[in-house]
Order: sequence, then structure tokens, then C-alpha cells
Amino acid sequence: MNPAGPDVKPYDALLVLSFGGPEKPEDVVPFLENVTRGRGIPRERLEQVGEHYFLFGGRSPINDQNRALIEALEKDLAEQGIDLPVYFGNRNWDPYLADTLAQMSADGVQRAAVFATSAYSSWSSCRQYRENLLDAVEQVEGAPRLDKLRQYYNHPGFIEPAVDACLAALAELPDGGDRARLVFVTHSIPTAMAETSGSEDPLGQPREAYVRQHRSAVDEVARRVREATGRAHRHDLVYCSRSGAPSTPWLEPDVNDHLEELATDGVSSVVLMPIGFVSDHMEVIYDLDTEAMATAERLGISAVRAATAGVDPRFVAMVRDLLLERAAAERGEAPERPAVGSMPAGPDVCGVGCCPNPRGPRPALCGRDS
Ligand SMILES: CC1=C(CCC(=O)O)c2cc3nc(cc4[nH]c(cc5[nH]c(cc1n2)c(C)c5CCC(=O)O)c(CCC(=O)O)c4C)C(CCC(=O)O)=C3C
Ligand SMILES: [Fe+2]
Repeated sequence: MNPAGPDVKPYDALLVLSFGGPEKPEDVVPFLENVTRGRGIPRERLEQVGEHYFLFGGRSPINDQNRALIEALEKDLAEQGIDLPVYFGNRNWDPYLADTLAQMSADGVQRAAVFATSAYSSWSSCRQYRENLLDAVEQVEGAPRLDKLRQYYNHPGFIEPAVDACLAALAELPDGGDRARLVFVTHSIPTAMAETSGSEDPLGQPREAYVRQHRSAVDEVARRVREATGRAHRHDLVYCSRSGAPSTPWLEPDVNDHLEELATDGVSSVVLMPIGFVSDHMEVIYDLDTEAMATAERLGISAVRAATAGVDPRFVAMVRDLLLERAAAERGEAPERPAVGSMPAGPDVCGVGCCPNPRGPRPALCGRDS
């Protein structure tokens, strides 16, 4: 342990904020009720998604993956001489955010940085977490002050592991990936939510941030992959896990439909890269590894799914770097803000009206309007 580690003032803790998932069959239905309360998701869709969880014994891998990330972070921080406790709180399952904030308050934590396991802007992937933070803070007496760390879809610590994951997946394909298509996949969201993602604030990011941020990330990863292989791999951005009512438009094309299209065009080898996700949770192990892989097999396409960031040391170091960057900014310094691709580093504080809730205005923490 290095006793003279970097300065983390004003923070005395780090909070890892995630989605949460069921851990046993009895959890599945209550978990789905938590996720979809008031969302108008058709019953049929819920039953289907419940089956995805039951297929894996009623246990989502997401909580274990977050615990592994936290363990890796604790080790990384200690190695850097940073003495900072790391807490874990979820939106939809135990450990619930409010319980974690109560524990932090009991431990005397005054001000914490918040790392959310979602790299992009949109109501689902950013502002909803900020609403959850406000709700939880309001429930907990003496809750710490919380600063959500900036979006990291264009941070080198997120992009570099994605490039290596694509290269490793290419190498696993029968032809060594010589003519493979790179198919980047992210979570679909309603097109109305995609259009209003980001901020109108001239100091923040412009609208349609969800798709533009993804384009920036996938173009950068694909560019680096081509540079490394010296081959002209084409690439696409497609979507998975569509939910909601069939009459509501969501981002398309769906990964399965896209594979059909590719097969028609004579493509016979693809890498499926889950660029929208940071670990191998249910969307990855069911929607990609189970469903999309079956589609590829039926179509005679050789497909390999590329790894998510998980506990890649560069991703873990990125969390530490984001924390140190924000700590310096809060102390009034002007830290470097690493960003790669076509978009600049995002703001520390979300802009006014950023990523509005589709069901009407709701206050949230960590924005210029809160
Ligand atoms: C953008 C986005 C991310 C990525 C950003 C982030 O990571 O936050 C994400 C992640 C996740 N989504 C997850 C699970 C679910 N999402 C659902 C429903 C929905 N997701 C949406 C969007 C997103 N979701 C939306 C617009 C809905 C419709 C309902 C609503 O408007 O809110 C439903 C309901 C059933 C259904 O699919 O219809 C479930 C069960 C899990 C846990 C996985 C596990 O257990 O391993 C994770 C990490
Ligand atoms: Fe979701």
C-alpha cells in the first residue's frame, strides 16, 4: 500500500450504482414487478422475460458481477494508496440503494462519488438512476451528498477492452475472422426516449445523445480493430431486448432481424459485440448468447460473442480515474478528461432537462436543474 496516494478529497466513499437482478427463483416475479411498475409492459412480455431468468435457475449474474467489480476496485484503490470504502446499491433489487445510503450514513460517510454501471445517456440509462438517487436520499436521514461520475462510453478504459474483445472474438472465428462483420449490440429504447436523450443546455450535450454516443463508441472501436487487423471489417449498430407495447416504436434493427439481413447479403461470419453493456448480465447471456446465437446458427452464420468490460483492469482503473478526475474538479482544479472518438468528454453535471422521464417531469439529483 502506498501511503502517499492521490488526493480523493472531498470524497470519503465510492458508491457503485446498478440495476440489480434476482438471485433465486422466488425473486424473479417481485424483481420484474419492481422493474416494470407503472410502465405498461404487456403481461406476455413479462412472462417471456421471466422465462429467460428461469432458464438460468432464477438467478441473474448481474449482482455477482457487480460484487466482482467492487472487489477488483477495492484492490485497485488499495494498490494506489487510496483509502476509500466502496458501497453497492441497486435500483431494482437487494442491496437496495436506500438501504446502502442508510449504511453509509451510519458509517459517517459525508460525500460520495457514484459510479453507475451504464455508460450512455438516456432516461433509462442515466436520468432514471439520478431519480433513484433523489428518492433514496429523501428516504434516508443524514444521507451523504452524492456526485454521479460522468458518462464513460468514450473513455479509453471502456474503449480499449472493447477493441481487444473484438480482436479475440475475430481470432476464434473459423476463418480467423478474415471477412467477419462486426455487429455492435446495445439495449433498444423507445425512439421517443432516444430522441430526447441528452440535454438542450448549451453547456451540456445535444439531443439524440443515446444513439450518437453509441455511434461514436462503435466507430472508434471498429476503426481500432481495422487498424490492428489491417482488414476492412464492416460494422453495424443494432439493438436487443426490445420491450414495451408492440405499438410503441423502439430503436431498430433488432439483432435477430439484422442477422437475417446479413445472411441474405451473403455474410457468413460475425462478431457480436455487446457495446451497450458493461458485464455479462441477462441481456447478454440470454438475448445474445442464447437467442441471437441460435438465430445465427439457424442461418448458417458463424458467430462469436465478444466479451464485455467486466473486471478488465483497464475498466477498473477507469473508475478510479473518473473518481480522481471528479475529485480534482470539485477541488477547483482543471483535471485532464480523457475521451476518444468523435465526442468530447461529457459534463460532470447533467444539463437542464437532460434525458426527461417519458411519464412527465420528475426531479433528480446530480443535474444543473436539481
Ligand atoms: C437502456 C437500458 C439498459 C442499459 C443501461 C443500464 O444498464 O441501466 C438496461 C439494462 C438492464 N435491463 C435489465 C432488465 C430489464 N429491463 C427491462 C425493461 C426495460 N429496459 C430498458 C432500458 C434499458 N435497460 C427499458 C426502456 C425498459 C422498459 C421499461 C422501462 O421503461 O423501464 C425489464 C422488464 C422486462 C422487459 O424486458 O420488458 C427487465 C427485466 C437489466 C438486468 C439484467 C439482469 O438481470 O442480469 C439491465 C442491466
Ligand atoms: Fe432493461
